Amino acid sequence: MSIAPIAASPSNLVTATSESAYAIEVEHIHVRISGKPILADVSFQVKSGEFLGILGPNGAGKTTLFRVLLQLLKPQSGTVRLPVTLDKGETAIGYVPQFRQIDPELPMLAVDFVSLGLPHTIRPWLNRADKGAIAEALELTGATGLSRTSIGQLSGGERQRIFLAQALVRNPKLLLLDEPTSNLDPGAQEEMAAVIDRVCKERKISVMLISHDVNLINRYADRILYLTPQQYAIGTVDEVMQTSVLQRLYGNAVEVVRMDDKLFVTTGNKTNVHICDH
Ligand SMILES: Nc1ncnc2c1ncn2[C@@H]1O[C@H](COP(=O)(O)OP(=O)(O)OP(=O)(O)O)[C@@H](O)[C@H]1O
Repeated sequence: MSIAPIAASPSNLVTATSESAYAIEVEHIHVRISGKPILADVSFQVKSGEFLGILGPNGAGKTTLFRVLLQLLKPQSGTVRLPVTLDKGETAIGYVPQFRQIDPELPMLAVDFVSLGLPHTIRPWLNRADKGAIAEALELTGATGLSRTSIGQLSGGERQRIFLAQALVRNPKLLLLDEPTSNLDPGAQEEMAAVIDRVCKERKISVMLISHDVNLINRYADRILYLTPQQYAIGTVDEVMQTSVLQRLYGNAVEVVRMDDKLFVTTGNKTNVHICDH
């Protein structure tokens, strides 16, 4: 496990052609937004086929980190390396963003929504390879039966499968999923997490999943990255979810409690425990 190291290196995004044990390597990322430090010297690697859970309080910089990895935001310094080999039409990263409003009346079939993940959707037809990729992504997410339904008519859980299929359609090596289980009932959350876990294992796709549900992460993630403003820890759940570690990240007013095999992060004293939303 490591906790927020020091030092910095020049800003850069590097892609490599040789195979690597890693899907992504992040080194010494620093981000300030409007003068406010958000990420301070963040470094980690995600192995090929690894499931990395990302936890942390609101405003810690989790989505900001994804924006850096997606090159939507240039860090003040640091390097993001994607050491993966891509075939034609493939992409290194598939992304499911945190917020996506869909008009219930949108006249678009789920299968067409998935096709928007392809690179040349501007052309008015899909070739055989495109259709194969769409069918495969739908099958992988268990959503084949939803393909002819309008996207706006799907339930939250069904829609998340379609979003995931769209992110998978270009055969990414790394999936970035920003709270894909929020707004789902517990049963749908579990189903979605199980689908993601299966995709990760069957296809050896690395997953970085942001969630506020520590127990969901505990069930599926190989390791966790716990972010708080300007600090972080990375390691296995057992290594990171310890009172001593979270106290270093948050300050003193926090405790990790284990009850019936479940983890809770609490603040306040024991007579007035407040269970945080992560
Ligand atoms: N475009 C922006 N302009 C100003 N501040 C921003 C901008 N984007 C992010 N921030 C700030 O950066 C900090 C981190 O935001 P971010 O969305 O990354 O947090 P988060 O950990 O994903 O939070 P949440 O769990 O609530 O989704 C917040 O304080 C936020 O207000």
